[in-house]
Amino acid sequence: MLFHVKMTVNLPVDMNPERAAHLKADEKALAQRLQQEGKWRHLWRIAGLYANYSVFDVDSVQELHDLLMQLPLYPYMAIEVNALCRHPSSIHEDDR
Ligand SMILES: O=C(O)C[C@H]1C=CC(=O)O1
Repeated sequence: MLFHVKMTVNLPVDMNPERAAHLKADEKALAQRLQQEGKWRHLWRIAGLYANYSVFDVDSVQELHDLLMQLPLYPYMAIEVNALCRHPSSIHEDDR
């Protein structure tokens, strides 16, 4: 199942810079592991914003929920989710 996810990060302005750097490093490590596993299919920066558009490929809504909630930056994110399904004109056979 594919989901389009928009994540907007809002770190508190008074957050300790070392704490922020730690959270970002942990987030990067997990994001890269999930990409290697094929769960996090696309990750795009939204130009000009501390935000991204992502596509997740998961087995269930529950799996998506669990993945998002375990992101280290989750407490500081606004998240929007849209379910995707195959477009009849798509030429990509792996869309599902
Ligand atoms: O930078 C972001 O958009 C937030 C988050 C998503 C992946 C990652 O490494 O950080």
